[in-house]
Amino acid sequence: MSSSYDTRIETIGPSKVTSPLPLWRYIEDRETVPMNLDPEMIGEEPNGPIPLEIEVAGPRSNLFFDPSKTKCAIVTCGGLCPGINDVIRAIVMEAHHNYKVPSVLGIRFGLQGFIPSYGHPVEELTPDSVSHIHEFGGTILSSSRGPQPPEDIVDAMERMNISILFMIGGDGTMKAAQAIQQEVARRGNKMSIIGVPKTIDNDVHFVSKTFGFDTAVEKATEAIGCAHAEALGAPNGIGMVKLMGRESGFIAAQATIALKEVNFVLIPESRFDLHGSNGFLRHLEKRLDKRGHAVIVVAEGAGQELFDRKGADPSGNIILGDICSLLRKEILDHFHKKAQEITLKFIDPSYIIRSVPANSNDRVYCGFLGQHAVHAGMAGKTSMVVSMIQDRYIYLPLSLVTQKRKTLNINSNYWGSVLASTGQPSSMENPEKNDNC
Ligand SMILES: Nc1ncnc2c1ncn2[C@@H]1O[C@H](COP(=O)(O)OP(=O)(O)OP(=O)(O)O)[C@@H](O)[C@H]1O
Ligand SMILES: O=P(O)(O)OC[C@H]1O[C@](O)(CO)[C@@H](O)[C@@H]1O
Ligand SMILES: [Mg+2]
Repeated sequence: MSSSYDTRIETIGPSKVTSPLPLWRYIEDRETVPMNLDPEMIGEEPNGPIPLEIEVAGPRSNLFFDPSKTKCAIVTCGGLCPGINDVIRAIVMEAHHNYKVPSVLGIRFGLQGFIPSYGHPVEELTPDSVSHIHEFGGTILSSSRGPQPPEDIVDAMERMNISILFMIGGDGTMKAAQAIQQEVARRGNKMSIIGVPKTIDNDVHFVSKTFGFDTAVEKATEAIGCAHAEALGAPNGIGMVKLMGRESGFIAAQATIALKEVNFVLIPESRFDLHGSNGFLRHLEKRLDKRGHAVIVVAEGAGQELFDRKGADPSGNIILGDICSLLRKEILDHFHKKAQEITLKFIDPSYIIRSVPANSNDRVYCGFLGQHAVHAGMAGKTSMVVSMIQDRYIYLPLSLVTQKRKTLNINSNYWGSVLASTGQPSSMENPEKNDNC
């Protein structure tokens, strides 16, 4: 099987320490599983299945690190996401109970926690201190955005004598992990950097589904159900829901398919015109004429071509134009000019869908991700992430997941199913650009 992707996982050195785990089926080091990946699921062009040999996650019989002398650390970066606490808990429990490592440190407030001038004290995480944290949303360690010098981070790791760093975060965090790993390698340090991809946007390249996404979609459907009830509750009622999704419309698309009550879903990957014969407002008008109500789901990053660029957040993420305010104004103006009575109700559940505790599916997922992250670190693997693809827990190199951000392919069967569910046209762009009034 040949592929243009290098899936080999880096190791720090030979594994000479016998694992203390009893009664496990150990995974042979470098045991791989052949996979034919669906390109749509991992953000690649749909040019047929991608054949890959991927390293299977799980406990190794030989370890690089001697557990009795190993200190681990966990850091959480970027936006919140359901299930972060579950991953933290799983790492701490696995490291303490099964490997009997003496110390797992919690780095507070993302990468800032490594930099002494911020004054965020590190926290010793123990089975007792984390036993109930999965009941809460958010991250007990807190998070932050903004770059910190990899040199300073590795200095801090040296001072604290950290052997394994678990980094829980999104696409930005995985890039930060790579930068830290490069600094570790430059110094010739024996330290392992393990990423656990997290983000409700589900935009991590090569990862079919990040943890927390399932919960976020479930919560989003509650808001859409309410918008539908509101839309039905008035003549020409329109319910509009704003969902997160900066550059990738996965939450909006998945919640749309899940609920089937949505008539328009607007995502960053699919441009649209507001006015004109094929513009969004014209199609909304037709929908109201036909059915007397409409539900619109908007990913926050949709329609950004309608705004001037507004700068970036501390991590370099583009600050988005407020698409829902613009849509509300345009919809009200449009029907006012036509002297048509409408009622528009707007629901913004953005932070609610990402700050809730994880649902059962995500809990199971997070538990395994945490355990497999520890197995990888103890075996001396590095510069990698743990994930699940096609129901198998696997390890992937950081270099693969940081290549680009995953976006929804609008030429895919998946997007076709979303459109079939809403009934909206496949394009709401005018054939002639001057037909936009
Ligand atoms: N290219 C990069 N190189 C080094 N560090 C980076 C890079 N991009 C982002 N980071 C750092 O990683 C951390 C998290 O990044 P960011 O705020 O973009 O969130 P994220 O991990 O993408 O999560 P989410 O998208 O879910 O909010 C920040 O501290 C940021 O400065
Ligand atoms: O307001 P914050 O916390 O910076 O984060 C908002 C962003 O974070 C995300 O939830 C990703 O984690 C995006 O969907 C959203 O744009
Ligand atoms: Mg991100």
